[in-house]
Amino acid sequence: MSLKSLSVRALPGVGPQKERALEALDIRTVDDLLHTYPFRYDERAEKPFPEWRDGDRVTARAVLEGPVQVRWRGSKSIMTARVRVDGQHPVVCLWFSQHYLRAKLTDGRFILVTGKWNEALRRLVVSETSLDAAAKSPPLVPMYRANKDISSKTIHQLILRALDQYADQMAESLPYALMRKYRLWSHRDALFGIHQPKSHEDVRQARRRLVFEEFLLFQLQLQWIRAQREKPVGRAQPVPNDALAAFEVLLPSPMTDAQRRACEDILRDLQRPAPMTRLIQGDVGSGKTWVALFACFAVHLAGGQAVLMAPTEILAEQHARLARQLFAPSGIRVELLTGSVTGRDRERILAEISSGQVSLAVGTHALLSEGVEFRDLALLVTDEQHRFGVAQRARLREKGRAPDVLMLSATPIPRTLALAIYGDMDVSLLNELPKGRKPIQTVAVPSRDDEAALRLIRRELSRGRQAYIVAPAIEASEQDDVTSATELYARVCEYLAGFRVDLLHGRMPSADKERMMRAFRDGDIHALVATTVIEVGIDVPNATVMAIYGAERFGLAQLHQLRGRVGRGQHPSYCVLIHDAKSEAARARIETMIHTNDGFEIAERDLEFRGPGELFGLRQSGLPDFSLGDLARDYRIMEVAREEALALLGRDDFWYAPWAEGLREALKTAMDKISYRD
Ligand SMILES: Nc1ncnc2c1ncn2[C@@H]1O[C@H](COP(=O)(O)OP(=O)(O)OP(=O)(O)O)[C@@H](O)[C@H]1O
Repeated sequence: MSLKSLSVRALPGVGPQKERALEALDIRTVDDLLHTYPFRYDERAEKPFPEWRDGDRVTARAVLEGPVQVRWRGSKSIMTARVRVDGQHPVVCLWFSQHYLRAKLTDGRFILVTGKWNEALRRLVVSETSLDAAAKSPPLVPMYRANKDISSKTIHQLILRALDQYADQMAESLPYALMRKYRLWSHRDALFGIHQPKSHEDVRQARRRLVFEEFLLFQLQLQWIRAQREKPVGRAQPVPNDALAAFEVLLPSPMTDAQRRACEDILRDLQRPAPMTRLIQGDVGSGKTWVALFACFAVHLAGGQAVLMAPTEILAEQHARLARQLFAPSGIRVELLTGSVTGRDRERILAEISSGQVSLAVGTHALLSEGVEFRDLALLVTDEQHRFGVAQRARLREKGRAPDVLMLSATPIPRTLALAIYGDMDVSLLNELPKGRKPIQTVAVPSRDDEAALRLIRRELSRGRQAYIVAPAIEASEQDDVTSATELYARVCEYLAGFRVDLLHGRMPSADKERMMRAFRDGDIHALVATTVIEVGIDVPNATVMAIYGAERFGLAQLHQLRGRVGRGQHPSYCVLIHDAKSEAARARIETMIHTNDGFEIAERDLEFRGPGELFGLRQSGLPDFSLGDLARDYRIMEVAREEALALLGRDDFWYAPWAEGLREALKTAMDKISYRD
């Protein structure tokens, strides 16, 4: 049986409870487990006593001197013992709630302890105890995303068990020639290296191999689909030359020059026989939707149908509403098709799509489902293309005869990266905001002065405006994000008494989230406290404050995306960064936010700041989601993967030779796997 279909239940020690806890972390199979990567490593090298500094986490060999003492505080125990470290330095060890160790901690016994050093009290608060005197502490302990039902340590143990039991069944996906060329570790060695490293070099080599594989698969998909499009199966669409002028008549205000240029690019692409693959890269609020709707309008004039796909229902609704408004005078039929459109309505819409009465279908991935047939699908627009895998797009493409494709990117991407990821794709830039926008004022306040932010929010709410309040991003090893958001929510409610405040967090069912976002959009909620699930792309012009708690924990691109949710109407808007920035880098990020509103500049700075290790594990929005690869750090690997993918696809024998079997298998799995994030 393949590890991909082998449930985690196959592992000794995993019962229904652990299975559920793992499932909440998206770990279902042994293969998922083995490919769950640590987000950080804790150093556990033994350190000589003279090098210990107050607050350090240290690992040491010690001998117990005298019996342990146990005291109780309610149901919690506190155990203390005198020990001698490295055979000479007297230290007091303290264990919280670990009294089960008591019987084993006998006078004169050697132990290996890890804990936090308190210099003033000469006390070590012990978190880990090994009773095996000969034990060598692993130098690096991997830390995994965990939750309250399962700890990082348990996950690690399960992974080691899985490695032990199934290492020999792990298939190698990279051809030997590639492994030799780039001196890459085998898949098996890389998994051992990442989960049980003996040194930093092990981690580096293991990561390099796994990132290479991840990127190569990504590039193979991308290039393969691109190769498909280059076969001359496209068609020139008979769009009249004055389509743009006709569209502008429908708009409430003039287009920006950048929007107009992008529309002209699209018009030219549509009229050419080769299928269009164009990316619209725009700063937040630059008006990508109008450009997308122009493309739909043009296709309609040429007699074809268009699809506009959004990652969530609420964004789909937003687009459908705008499209209906703009197109009302022209009689273009717009229909919304999402998962919640069911029964008769759905049947009617499906029939009208297949008969061609509907010119523009706006929706979510429901548009990909079986049963949706078009009479003549000529254009596919995907909003935030990174959220849809390449495979999904290919699937929709199959519904038409090589339709033209337009993608909207939510975040500006620096040139170097865009080249590595998108290569020769055509790009139109929207580097200009609509006229009349007031710049967003960004200010930073230290956490202890957050009342200043709350005062500003109260003032804006009493003027009839609305506010977003973002709770800090929480690292998995700390307390969970729901708790922190709930605490913040309580504080905000107290301060904003009399206004309607609500809490939105990532663990809510998506239907509830959408309902709440809708209520906010309709003005029924005045202030929304949220973890970062606030939708990229949401457009509520009446919202004028974006307050971000724990701003030092967010990456620049994310901060800019969040800030872009305000400043979308005629009222002056504010972004308040509430922070505890200690490191130089965190302070520099906040300064950058204060000094510029230009997304392209911010994207470039983001690359500079994100040196190795910095923000490791924090996901950036606006870029494809990789499980291990980090585009800022690893873009050279992406470049190499790109070249190799092109070379592989250029060989006929790639499709049948035994040397490429592993890759073909992996590619097939990747293409079949559809991962929606909403
Ligand atoms: N030329 C324009 N003049 C005035 N308003 C415009 C213009 N273009 C777009 N708008 C309006 O600006 C707002 C933002 O547009 P849109 O939602 O398309 O932004 P976006 O580029 O998708 O940004 P984001 O990625 O931040 O969501 C909308 O309310 C839209 O109606």
